[in-house]
Amino acid sequence: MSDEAVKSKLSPIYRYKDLERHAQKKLSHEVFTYIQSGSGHEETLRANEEAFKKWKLVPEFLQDVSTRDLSISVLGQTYPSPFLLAPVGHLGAAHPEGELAVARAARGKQVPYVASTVSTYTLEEIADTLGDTPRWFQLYCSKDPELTVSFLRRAEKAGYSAIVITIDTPALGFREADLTNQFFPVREGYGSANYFQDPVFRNRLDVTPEQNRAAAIDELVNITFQPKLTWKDLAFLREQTHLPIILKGVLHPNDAKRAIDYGVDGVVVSNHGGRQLDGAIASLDALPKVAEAVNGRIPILFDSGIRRGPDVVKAMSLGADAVLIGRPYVYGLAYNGQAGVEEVLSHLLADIDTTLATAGKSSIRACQAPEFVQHLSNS
Ligand SMILES: Cc1cc2nc3c(=O)[nH]c(=O)nc-3n(C[C@H](O)[C@H](O)[C@H](O)COP(=O)(O)O)c2cc1C
Ligand SMILES: O=C(O)C(=O)c1ccccc1
Repeated sequence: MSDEAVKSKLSPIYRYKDLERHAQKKLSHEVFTYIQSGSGHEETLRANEEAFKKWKLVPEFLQDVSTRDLSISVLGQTYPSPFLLAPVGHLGAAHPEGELAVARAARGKQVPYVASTVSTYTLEEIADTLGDTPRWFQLYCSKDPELTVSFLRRAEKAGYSAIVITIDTPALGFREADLTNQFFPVREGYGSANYFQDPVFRNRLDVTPEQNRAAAIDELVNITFQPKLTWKDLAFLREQTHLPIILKGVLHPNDAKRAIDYGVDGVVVSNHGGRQLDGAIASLDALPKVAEAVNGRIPILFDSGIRRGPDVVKAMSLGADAVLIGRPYVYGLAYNGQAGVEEVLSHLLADIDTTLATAGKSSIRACQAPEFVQHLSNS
């Protein structure tokens, strides 16, 4: 049987656990663990999913839900899907076509894509593959401000329409599983494309990455994260680009207020999928207070723990304007490349659509209502 015939025989996957299992079968133990695991004791990883169970939806019926609108508006743009693809690095470890397979799937479904700094393909290659699909660029501010500015210029040129600065990663989380396996995707070179192609990065090296790959990787590992970064640097970054800046990793309402003070255009309430500070508050539990602090002044995005349609709707009713998904699409990629990502996206879109119908809502925007959710402790 040809590869195509085998692919067409795969039965559809609806359950998240099945998706995870199918991905696991395709990956080495180290790579699967890197994707699936969280930091430390994985308290936050578990809390992210558990938090959704503490909120219950309260539907209202007889509303004419014969047509349903899943589109959202963020930063003056309308997107047909209420979720975006979260920035996930090193996707070449999950599938040889990595981010390009994801980009093709995103293009087919018109789901916006947030490309990671530490991608296996360059931001330019991803942009070319995306065509006119909306895209944002996630930036890790490195120790070299010139390199950071170079990434900004490249992202602007390649048609990215917002910069997502990840603030929860002054250092990588203490990931016990990866430490046990001695698996570090940066060391494996899966996140080097944007750096190795960059003139500023290349200038820092004595010899080119092609001549001495190990030395180039060492330099990359050295400079990827900047633990000295503060709000003052944000003022500098703000001056460097006209693109909207979104801070990813906000959990404390004070950070949301500071973000507004520093002219930031949006925030992502996120704990990096439970991969950074273990013991951190579940992302969904942090959302209501951040929403109160922001009070509609800038858009709020949300991620960490979204697995199915009702999760999207719960986050929106608690104050999110849009959400991001991480692991679900990465598992789709691992299990069946572009087609696997397409399957995950189709099923999530269908689930959201059905969630609207069965909740008596004709649009995702109508879900942005606090009375639509109730916390178990108040019931
Ligand atoms: C394998 C993996 C790699 C990730 N790489 C990045 C990254 O490069 N930049 C970033 O800001 N977030 C990164 N994240 C975090 C995601 O953007 C997102 O916050 C998280 O996956 C959301 O949680 P979920 O996986 O429960 O949906 C990564 C997550 C995973 C699972
Ligand atoms: O795995 C991650 O979550 C991640 O964001 C990352 C980024 C750079 C290097 C290693 C991991």
